[in-house]
Amino acid sequence: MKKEEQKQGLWAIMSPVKFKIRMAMLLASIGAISLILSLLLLSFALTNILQNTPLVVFGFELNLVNTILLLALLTIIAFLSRFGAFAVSHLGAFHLEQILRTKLSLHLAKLPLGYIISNGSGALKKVVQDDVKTLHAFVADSTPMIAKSIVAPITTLIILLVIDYRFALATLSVFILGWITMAVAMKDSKSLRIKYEQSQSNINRAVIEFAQAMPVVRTFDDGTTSFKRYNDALIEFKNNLHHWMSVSAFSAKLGMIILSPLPTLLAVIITAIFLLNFSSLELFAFISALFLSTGMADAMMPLMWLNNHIKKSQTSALKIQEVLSVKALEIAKEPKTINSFDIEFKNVSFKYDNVENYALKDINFKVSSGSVTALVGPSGAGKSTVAKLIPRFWDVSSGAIKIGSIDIKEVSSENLMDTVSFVFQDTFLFQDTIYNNIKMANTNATDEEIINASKAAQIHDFILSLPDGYETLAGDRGANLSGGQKQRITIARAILRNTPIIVLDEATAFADPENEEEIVKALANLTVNKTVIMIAHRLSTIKDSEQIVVFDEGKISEIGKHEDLLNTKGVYSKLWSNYEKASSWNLEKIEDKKGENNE
Ligand SMILES: Nc1ncnc2c1ncn2[C@@H]1O[C@H](COP(=O)(O)OP(=O)(O)OP(=O)(O)O)[C@@H](O)[C@H]1O
Repeated sequence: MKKEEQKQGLWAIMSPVKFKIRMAMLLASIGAISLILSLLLLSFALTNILQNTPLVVFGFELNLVNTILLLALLTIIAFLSRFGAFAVSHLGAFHLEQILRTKLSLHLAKLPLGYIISNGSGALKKVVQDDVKTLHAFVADSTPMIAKSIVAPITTLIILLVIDYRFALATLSVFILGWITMAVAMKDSKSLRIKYEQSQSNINRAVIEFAQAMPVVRTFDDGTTSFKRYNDALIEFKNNLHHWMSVSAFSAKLGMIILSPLPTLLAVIITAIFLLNFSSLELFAFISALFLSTGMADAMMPLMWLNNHIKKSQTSALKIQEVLSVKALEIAKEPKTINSFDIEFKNVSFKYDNVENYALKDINFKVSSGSVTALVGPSGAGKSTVAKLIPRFWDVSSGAIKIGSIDIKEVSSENLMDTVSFVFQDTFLFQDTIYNNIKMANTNATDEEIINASKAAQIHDFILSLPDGYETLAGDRGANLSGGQKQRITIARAILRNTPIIVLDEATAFADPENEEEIVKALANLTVNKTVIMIAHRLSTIKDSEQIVVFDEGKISEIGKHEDLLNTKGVYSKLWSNYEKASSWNLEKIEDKKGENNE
């Protein structure tokens, strides 16, 4: 993205509060100007005290009391404007934060669920939380500071030019020298900052990986491989930070020294000595130069900090705009209502964003209401993608998916949710009681219905065995539930929801026979009298399905029943013979073990 576009991004995103930002900048400018005017008045007063002449400002003669009153007035204006700028900019910041968070939340709710899952809720949370917070800090603190950093040097320069251009030039030359030195310090700051930020996120990634991989680390690795990655990330971070500091530290320090009051004062005094000796010098010009000149360089000092803050805010603005620009799911203007439950994939092709190849090409099949269809195929063939298109995790790139002859894009999301349940392998439980975790599927459900659903999902007895029964907390910090138990809780949810269509990703992970038997029973109760589409991993469970759709490289290679597909000697018969081999291999191993034990 070009620099110009980035700037537009930052200012464009702040446009809902631009009036408040302008007000804050105006007040900060008034504050800066009042302060400069009070210093100018002091210069007038001091000159006249030293020269013992009456104080005349713009034709008005001021006595001591009036001078003090005017000084007090200017100081009060400066204080109130600064305070006002601070209050207005913070108000704007809170307002912008609220607007952006609401806008993002509403937009996220309309985005395809697939986008949320692919991007990870962590990354999206970072945009909603951290990037919005960065913009809050920018509006609250930086906008008045930017105004002050521009207005104060310009006003000072104009006043000095009017009073005595020679002092103006002396002050300006120190200012320019300091500015050039600072610019050198910041020359590569963008690329260096990007490197620094990258190495910082590498550390975060390495820490998360190290923590998540702990079970694998403890089993297979003595820590050297996984810890080495973390260690490498730390070394890279240290090197990048060191490089950044060493490249910019000298110029930055030099810049700070040049922009501190002393060099400017020195330049003013040298100019005064020069003028005394070789030209003419007015006392007022000298005193006002002494008072005003240091403020000019002083206003430059926050620019280094501001520069980094502006860049960081530009990046945050871009990230927010990126999320806001993701296309929301189309919502039907006049939604139709699904009232029969056969499913049809009609010439469906689908491509994931940012991926060149199509994940699915020309998919055509029908599922009649109340039947069971199994999706099989090698890994990466497209089974999960087909399943996820039915509840509109993503929309098809071309073609249509119809339920009861209605394109799913033409129904409301509520109607689709009431029609289709999706039972994942990766189950998610909220940090809440088991009772509420089940009830969320149907908030109107009675206690009896919840218990019946749990019984049908083969999880009721287990829940009762927990110390707090249904009130036991689930989720990461709650009860230690096994994968199979968690899955049965989500099956209870789906039973309670009671949708006519069930899309099922068959579990493979929970292979212990007791759990497996209970899950099979639970699934049988869930799917009775429903239209079922099931991604099958263990082919034995789908032998009796009404229909088996075989996928290969994003296309349908065969459709039929088990026996017919075996006879065609295609992909399915190969998968089946591999499956049988693997099963017999398991049996042989068990037999061998038995033999060894008997010997
Ligand atoms: N979120 C995604 N973004 C980009 N490409 C994806 C995404 N999910 C899957 N794919 C790609 O789409 C293709 C089909 O994947 P899909 O998960 O549907 O296959 P699958 O048959 O379900 O595989 P498996 O049995 O291993 O789960 C693969 O090439 C995969 O790499």
